[in-house]
Amino acid sequence: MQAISPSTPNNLKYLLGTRPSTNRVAPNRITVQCGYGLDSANFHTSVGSSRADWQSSCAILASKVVSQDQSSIDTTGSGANHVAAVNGHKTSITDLSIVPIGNSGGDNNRQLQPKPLTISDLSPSPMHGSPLRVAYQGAPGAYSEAAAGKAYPNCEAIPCDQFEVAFQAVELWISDRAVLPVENSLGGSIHRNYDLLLRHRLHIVGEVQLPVHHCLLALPGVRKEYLNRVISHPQALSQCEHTLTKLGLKVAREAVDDTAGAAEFVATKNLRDTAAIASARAAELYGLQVLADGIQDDPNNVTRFVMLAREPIIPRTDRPFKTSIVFAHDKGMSVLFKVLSAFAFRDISLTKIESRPHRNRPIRLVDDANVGTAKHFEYMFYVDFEASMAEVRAQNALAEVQEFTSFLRVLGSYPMDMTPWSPSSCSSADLH
Ligand SMILES: O=C(O)C(=O)C[C@]1(C(=O)O)C=C[C@@H](O)C=C1
Repeated sequence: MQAISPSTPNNLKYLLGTRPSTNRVAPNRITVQCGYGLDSANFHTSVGSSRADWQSSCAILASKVVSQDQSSIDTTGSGANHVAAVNGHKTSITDLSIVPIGNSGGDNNRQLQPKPLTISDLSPSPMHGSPLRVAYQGAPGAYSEAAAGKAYPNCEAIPCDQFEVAFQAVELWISDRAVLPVENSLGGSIHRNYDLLLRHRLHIVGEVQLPVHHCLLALPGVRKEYLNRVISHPQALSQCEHTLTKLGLKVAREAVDDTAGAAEFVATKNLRDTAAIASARAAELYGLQVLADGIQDDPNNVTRFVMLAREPIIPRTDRPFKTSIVFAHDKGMSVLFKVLSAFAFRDISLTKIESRPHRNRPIRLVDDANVGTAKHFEYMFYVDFEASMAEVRAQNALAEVQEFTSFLRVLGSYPMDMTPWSPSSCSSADLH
């Protein structure tokens, strides 16, 4: 089935959506067909693509309607609060037609009856012992898939073709969590995800930092002299910019949606003049050879990902927490200075500040009789600070921030990733 994605900058992603049935090609991604709303008729996930899978996914979508007014907080981090809804117990008569068909065979009448609740339905274990479903952007083998595995070991990672789709997968209960990149030590912020955090109502429930070790991948037998094009995610291209030049490659750089998708494209299109920048796992998955290993410009290349959920976690004080906020302020003198002072006075360290043009009020025109018309932007500010919302000093800081701002939202208060730093194993590119 074809993935038609309206925001596709070139036709590469369109082609990536047409997956020939070769065992090199990993499961199809969730795709979006018309900007908003998941394309339920077209979506295939790593869950499988059988009729029963499709029907159970529809049941999950239908159950959302029932479950929307339930507003319990997921303190376990398990996503258990929607178990009853996806189990079909609260479905209406019409919903029964899309209750998944069991594959045990035999007693068809029994399969059509709603299952009685058992004691295990009430246990808080995630999804009745099934793994947590975690949406990420990209194809299998993408760094985001590795980040999902680091954040939630043993999870079922669900590939999505756009960041927006990963947000929607969680909102529509197709997935329990999303794991999305927000910044990289070389390439900087992934602005698209900052904008999406604001547009969607999901909560940040955690963060993971992933060392990113890039490889130059090509079809078996291809030598670097044959190459005239390198394709990858724009972040990956920028993280390898100098090394590509140092390797003496006179190649055009072309941006595509994700690193693993680039590798898959080279493999499925049998491109002998094109290499992809992607992970060693992508090389294995798509049957490519590693032409050069460790081609990131800095061995300490790391990408920070955030985990998103429908419900916030309850902040605690027994371990280091980080809190992410976004705010806008009206006109006034030194407002940003005053806001930041609210943290400084309480010895709260900021780990990140990012400004993005305000989508709804992008440009203000000011008539100036002397000079003409002056234009300036209004901004949304994203700030991460090292404190938990359970701490009084953080609550007081935000109470003060609120006085100076016209808009303030806490995106999440969550445990900091304290994993000891382990740089990538190669310090410079090894050519093979
Ligand atoms: O393309 C991928 O593999 C991704 O997971 C995306 C992404 C990104 O958006 O920054 C993630 C980590 C690396 O920094 C490069 C690309």
